[in-house]
Amino acid sequence: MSFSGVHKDRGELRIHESLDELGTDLADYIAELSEVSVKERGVFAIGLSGGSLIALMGKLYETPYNKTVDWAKWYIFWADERVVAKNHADSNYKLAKDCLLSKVPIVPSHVHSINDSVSAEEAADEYEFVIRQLVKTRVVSVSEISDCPKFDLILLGMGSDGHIASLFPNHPVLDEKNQWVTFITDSPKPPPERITFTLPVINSASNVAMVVTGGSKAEAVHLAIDDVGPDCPSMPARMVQPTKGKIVWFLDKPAASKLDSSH
Ligand SMILES: O=C(O)[C@H](O)[C@@H](O)[C@H](O)[C@H](O)COP(=O)(O)O
Repeated sequence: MSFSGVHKDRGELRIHESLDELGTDLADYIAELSEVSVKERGVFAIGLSGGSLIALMGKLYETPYNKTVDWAKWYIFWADERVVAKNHADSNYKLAKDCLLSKVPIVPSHVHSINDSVSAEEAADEYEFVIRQLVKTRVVSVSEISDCPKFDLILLGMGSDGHIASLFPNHPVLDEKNQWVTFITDSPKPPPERITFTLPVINSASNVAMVVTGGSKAEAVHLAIDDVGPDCPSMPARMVQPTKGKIVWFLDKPAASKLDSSH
């Protein structure tokens, strides 16, 4: 690792020499959180996103993790999903299934993907209902300070515009305070229809990992982490501030190249 440290209010920064090194650190981090959560709660509830993140999690299905992680205790959710058929190339479910879930012994009934045969609005409502049932039975824990679900881990990528999950800059859903899952039909990144966890849910998680790589994200990483003053543009990634939980930034050197050197 070329740098590891804690930013005074933006969480832990881990800057890696290579994607390979980042992948190993990410797999270690996820495996460790899974172990702690299974020990404490008997289950591990994890929220995935789409994009390059999933390939970067690839070491999890290799030795030793494929043999040491307690996969049967994992419950899988999506922090955001594109509203397309599950077998569509754009589906985040398909991406995770092809690259990870089909390669490890996850219990099929623990995989909670959206209903792909209804509208975005209905899919978001149904998904929230499913999560509410699992909060009742404590498969998903509950936040002590809000009534929100408290996922053990939410994994997020970030776009070069600073979006996370399907929460885009200046979009009204950034202000959603009541719903756990909402929908959009005007995503600037195709496809346009998506469902997404809202900020209160993301910020109620026990752990949030921000996995961001590549030089095209360097400016957004700078704006999301550094002290850039009051004129900072609307930056969803900057709004990720877990109330009680921990945030860790997994960056490669190109993505971290515009960070203030004081870190
Ligand atoms: O479904 C999606 O589009 C995502 O969940 C989205 O939030 C993604 O994580 C970022 O756009 C980063 O994607 P990349 O890492 O591929 O740039």
